[in-house]
Amino acid sequence: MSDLLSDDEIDRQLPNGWERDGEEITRAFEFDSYLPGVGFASAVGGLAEEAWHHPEITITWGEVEVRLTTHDAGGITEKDIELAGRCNEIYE
Ligand SMILES: C[C@H](O)[C@H](O)[C@H]1CNC2=NC(N)=NC(=O)C2=N1
Repeated sequence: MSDLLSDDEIDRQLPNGWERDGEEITRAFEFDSYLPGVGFASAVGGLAEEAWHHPEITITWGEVEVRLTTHDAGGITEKDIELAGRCNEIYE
């Protein structure tokens, strides 16, 4: 099981654009319309399956919110940080 990160480790390791929200990290990815967001969410789903680590994804018009926590550990771990970084890679 992954170890929980300390507050300092989380603050230092948060990827660009991500914020801490309690025991989760989150980022709202912006798009020009709805379907690009749907495509992005699908790609995040593929990353999640590859990592076997699954975010909460909320799709609205022009925005996809991704929220990550490690349920098995009850908080934020390296798995969350790593997947957040990979989400950034496919967005930028
Ligand atoms: C049973 C299955 O292996 C677990 O639920 C995996 C799958 N995906 C997961 N996703 C997330 N975000 N946290 C987990 O602890 C987790 N564990």
